[in-house]
Amino acid sequence: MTQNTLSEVAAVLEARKSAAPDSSYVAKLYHKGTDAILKKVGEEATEVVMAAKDGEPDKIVYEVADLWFHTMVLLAEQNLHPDAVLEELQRRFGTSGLVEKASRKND
Ligand SMILES: N=c1c2ncn([C@@H]3O[C@H](COP(=O)(O)OP(=O)(O)OP(=O)(O)O)[C@@H](O)[C@H]3O)c2ncn1[C@@H]1O[C@H](COP(=O)(O)O)[C@@H](O)[C@H]1O
Repeated sequence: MTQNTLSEVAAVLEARKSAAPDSSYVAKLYHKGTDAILKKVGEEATEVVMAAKDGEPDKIVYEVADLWFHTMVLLAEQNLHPDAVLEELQRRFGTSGLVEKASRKND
């Protein structure tokens, strides 16, 4: 998922805020409220754990996509953009930091 993909998903999630509750999955989730979104994030995280325990790569990818998607719904509901998360990751690691960490791992 590139930064563009994240921005495209974020734009759709933002648009769903003004949609009728019954018109779509995300609109319905917003209507149910923050606790319902948090519950989905928790459920999807558990599904990632179960997929990893099963050791099925395709299932792990599928479930992580569900988890990322629902964390993006949460960000949107909290009026946050995924760029804020990418900036935080960049702040922590930076490009050179990532290279340095990768080479240290191989020592
Ligand atoms: N990327 C997604 C996406 N990923 C996951 N999901 C939904 O997340 C849910 C995953 O939850 P579960 O695995 O627990 O399945 P479930 O039992 O059906 O879930 P619940 O209905 O019980 O919550 C499923 O209903 C999936 O359809 C998504 N729903 C929508 N999108 C995209 O988001 C955009 C907006 O979606 P709509 O609001 O539906 O238009 C569109 O571009 C969609 O393609």
